[in-house]
Amino acid sequence: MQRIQPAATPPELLRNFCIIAHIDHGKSTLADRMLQLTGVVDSRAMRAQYLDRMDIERERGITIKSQAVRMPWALEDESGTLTPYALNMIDTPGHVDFTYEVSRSLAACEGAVLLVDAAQGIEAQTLANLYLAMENDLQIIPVLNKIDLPAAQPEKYAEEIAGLVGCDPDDVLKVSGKTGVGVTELLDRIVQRVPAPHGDPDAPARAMIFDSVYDTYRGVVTYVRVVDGNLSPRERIVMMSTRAAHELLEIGVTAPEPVPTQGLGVGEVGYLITGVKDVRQSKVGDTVTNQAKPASEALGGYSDPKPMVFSGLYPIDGSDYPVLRDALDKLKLNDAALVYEPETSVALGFGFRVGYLGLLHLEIVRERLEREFNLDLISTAPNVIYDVTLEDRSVVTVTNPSEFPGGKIMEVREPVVRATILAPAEYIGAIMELCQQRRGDLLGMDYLSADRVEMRYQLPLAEIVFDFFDQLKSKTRGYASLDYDVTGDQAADLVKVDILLQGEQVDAFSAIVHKDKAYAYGVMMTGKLKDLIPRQQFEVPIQAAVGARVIARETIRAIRKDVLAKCYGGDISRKRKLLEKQKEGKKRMKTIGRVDVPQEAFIAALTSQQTETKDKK
Ligand SMILES: Nc1nc2c(ncn2[C@@H]2O[C@H](COP(=O)(O)OP(=O)(O)OP(=O)(O)O)[C@@H](O)[C@H]2O)c(=O)[nH]1
Repeated sequence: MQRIQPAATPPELLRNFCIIAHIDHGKSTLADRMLQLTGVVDSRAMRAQYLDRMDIERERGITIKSQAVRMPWALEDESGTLTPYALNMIDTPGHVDFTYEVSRSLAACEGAVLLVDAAQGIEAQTLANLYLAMENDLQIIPVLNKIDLPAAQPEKYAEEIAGLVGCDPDDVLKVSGKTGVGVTELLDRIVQRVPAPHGDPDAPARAMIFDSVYDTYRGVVTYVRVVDGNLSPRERIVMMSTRAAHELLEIGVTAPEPVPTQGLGVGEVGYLITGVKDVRQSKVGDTVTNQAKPASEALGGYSDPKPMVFSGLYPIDGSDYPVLRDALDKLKLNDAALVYEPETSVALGFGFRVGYLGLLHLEIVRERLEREFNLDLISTAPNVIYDVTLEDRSVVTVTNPSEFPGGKIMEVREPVVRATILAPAEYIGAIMELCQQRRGDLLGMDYLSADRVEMRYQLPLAEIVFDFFDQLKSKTRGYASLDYDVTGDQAADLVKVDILLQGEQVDAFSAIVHKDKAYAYGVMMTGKLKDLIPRQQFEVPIQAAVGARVIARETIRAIRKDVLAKCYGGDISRKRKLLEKQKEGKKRMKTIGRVDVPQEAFIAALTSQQTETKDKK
């Protein structure tokens, strides 16, 4: 093994691969070890999880943005000659919210290392990503990781993996990203098994964008995989989905710091800088071609990111609104999936309705806004998109419960997902019960081994965006894993529940729920608000209503001023008179008064609702 300089490499000496794994199965640790063994990062410069650049990623130990790194690796053949190869490792995000990004990263590779924790076995995301890799015709290299763990059961899980990918259990490599055991063999195997990229070097250039990242100093850095032809610095390139042309200011490879090159040829993976300032001008999945000699057909697989979950975002301090607006504008440069528009709420003031790919995306955006822009934010309960058909057959798309139309409704449609749940067989009953409560339909069930099952369900997205994952985890003692894909929509019996405070609707608490769950939601919210809103001089009714029908009610009792305090002794009629007078006063308060609810109460009610959705991992 020796270090080679990154330069244009002929396709036969290139190997493009990615690592697919369930969260926490050790992908980043293994990637770090590979960087070290190939000499790309020396031990001193090594910091844990080198590739996860965002602070939030490192803290949470999850990978959000994919990156590509080029590593030299030389292999000795039978005659003893060393051939230097260049390995491009493309890091893929592991979470369900980012499936589209995963699929584009996979499309940039010829091979995939299927990494499975030797103490856990295959999990739902392992399967989901494996299927994606198979769809992309990638060569799969099965690997068991963490074999240093005392709890590791490499033999058992090697069988499980072999059964899944159709290989011999002996073919499953056993490594430890932590100690480095087996990683050299893995690098050798990547060179031996992963096919070299194919492409036409003389055809017009076609490169697929698999990631684009905003950099404060350099503008958007676009990561591409060249399929045909080549790209060189200073030429003009065209984004095929928008036909926008840009000058290629810099082109190079990441090793792991950016190194400019004289161009990128067939099969190569690298970065482009064009000076554009917004990732939307450089979209993941799009094809880059040459302006002078454009390709006639774009590479397949491009689609626009579609937000699935919406929630209101408000600054806790109303005067921060302009800061929030600027912060969202900045974040948008780095996040093509983020959409938002201004909205106002009676309870929370001025804010934005923001669309996200999923709950993790929501939390990441919120955390980045709070951390990078020093904002204190409150987000309202997340909801999905509904299509509401009215009596006149017109369709209203609802992304905010307060937009839910009143009056006669013909049909409400909600998005549904196909969920895959993997768990030990003993929890089948508990999982079925949970999915049934969440309006799920069992689509199928298979045993992966004698004691582990894969269950497939169709479930409404709205039922899982809340606390489904946490419930699943707690009902299976943490053993179940979940993956889902939005597959379509279905008609459902949905209603809007409003929360009224002294007869006035509090928009932030309105929710669209299934008819059978409206009552439970009403009781929960009214109960919670009763505890959170301080007592006033007058009585405050809190009601939950569907249309004009009240379905739950709580009352915050008035503070009873002790009017008798100064009345020592005296006769009973005097006391009664004082009490009567007090009652009169209270009546007046009730009619004229507006409830004085501290904003903290709203915030507390909304956040306690959301704690359930936290830590979705
Ligand atoms: N004992 C042992 N622990 C490991 C090994 N590899 C990783 N770990 C630990 O497993 C945990 C998860 O490792 P990561 O590398 O962050 O996992 P990941 O798959 O990249 O996680 P995501 O980025 O969230 O997908 C960390 O606490 C690691 O220290 C290993 O080979 N042996």
